[in-house]
Amino acid sequence: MVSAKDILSDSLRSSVLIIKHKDKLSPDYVPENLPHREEKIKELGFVFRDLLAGDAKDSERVVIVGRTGTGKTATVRLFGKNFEDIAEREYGVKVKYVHVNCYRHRTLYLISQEIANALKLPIPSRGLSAQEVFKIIHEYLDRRNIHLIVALDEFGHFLNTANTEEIYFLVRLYDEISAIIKRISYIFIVNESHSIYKLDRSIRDHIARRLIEFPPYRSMELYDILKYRVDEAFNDNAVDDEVLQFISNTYGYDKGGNGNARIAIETLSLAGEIAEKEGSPVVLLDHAKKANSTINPEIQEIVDSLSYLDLHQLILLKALIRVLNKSKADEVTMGTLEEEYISLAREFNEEPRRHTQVYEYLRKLKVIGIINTRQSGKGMRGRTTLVSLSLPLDKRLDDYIMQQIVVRLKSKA
Ligand SMILES: Nc1ncnc2c1ncn2[C@@H]1O[C@H](COP(=O)(O)OP(=O)(O)OP(=O)(O)O)[C@@H](O)[C@H]1O
Repeated sequence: MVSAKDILSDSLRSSVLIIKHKDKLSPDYVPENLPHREEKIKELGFVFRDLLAGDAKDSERVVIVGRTGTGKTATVRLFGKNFEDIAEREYGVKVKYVHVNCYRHRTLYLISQEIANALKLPIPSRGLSAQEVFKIIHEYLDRRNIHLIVALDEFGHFLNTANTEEIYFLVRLYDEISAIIKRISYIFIVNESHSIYKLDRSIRDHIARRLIEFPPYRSMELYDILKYRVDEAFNDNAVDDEVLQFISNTYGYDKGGNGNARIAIETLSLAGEIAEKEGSPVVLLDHAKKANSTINPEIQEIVDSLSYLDLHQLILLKALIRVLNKSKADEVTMGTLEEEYISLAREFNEEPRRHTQVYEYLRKLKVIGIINTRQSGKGMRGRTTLVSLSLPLDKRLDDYIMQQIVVRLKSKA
């Protein structure tokens, strides 16, 4: 019989909390520092520096372009907040920053209301057109000698849904409002530049004056981003370094991933929850793999894509699973994997492919997202490639691969 003490001890163990600030893992949280986006913040500062001189007259425009999860929103928000502070404290200039999400506010009217709300301007909710609201906003800024930077996030939604007159009004604001000082400047945020370049010149030239590109994150960059989040959100030493290596290698753009920091952070967060649920005091590689297979929407696609693989690619995958199982390790050296592959191919009466071909297979499997590779660091003689599975070692996957091998062998016979 299980003793009451054991039950209590079990339940205490399973309630170990390793995440101390869950909110710091939320997608809306903007940290004080954004590793690898410092240069972008400086570039934004350069675009708006004239506002600090106090006699700025122009409406500045800049386009931020980058795929999803490349830190556009977080960077622009952090810039806006810091720029407001620095303007007031160091230059005695009043700058207000307002962030509008055009997916939620996709008409000119809703955008004008959102800006008025952020400025705490009492505007009657009915009776005024968007154009009139913009005039009121401008007059308010003029009276108080304020410059306004409006970030229009997910601007593509506005371009796709608003009519030409509305787009024209928004971007050519000062053709409609006569002003000595043009107090409203814009940051347009889009996922791809085509949505802007396809526009008529009369509109485009008022948007695309400057462009700042946000490339997808490389694995080293994701590693630093995750490390910083771990320090903020988790208890000390609660996350194994292998977890960070695994997540950053899975999503790093240079490793065939999508370079998306949001998914990387989500995976880290879920791995933490899984570890907590399992009562582990530390987040381990296996937790990260489980989290990855839950979050990564491509997992099903990956499993489906197995049916398109060559017989020898499948054998190589099976060899990887076998050697991982045997060694109870998470990764194997390229040499060990190749030996296992050669012997497995012979078991199936197949002539093993040559080394260069095996390398090519590995590259393909990595692009599909089923395996990870990395160069060994210290502690191994010379540099060698280490190979691991990016999915949890699951019997169903193993069975499925075996089944595919049999199908392929039969069709050859
Ligand atoms: N350099 C970074 N350092 C720390 N956290 C980052 C960094 N870049 C992105 N993040 C985090 O990743 C998540 C996604 O970033 P963000 O929302 O800014 O991306 P985005 O490019 O605006 O994506 P989308 O186009 O989908 O809106 C956020 O939680 C953000 O805080």
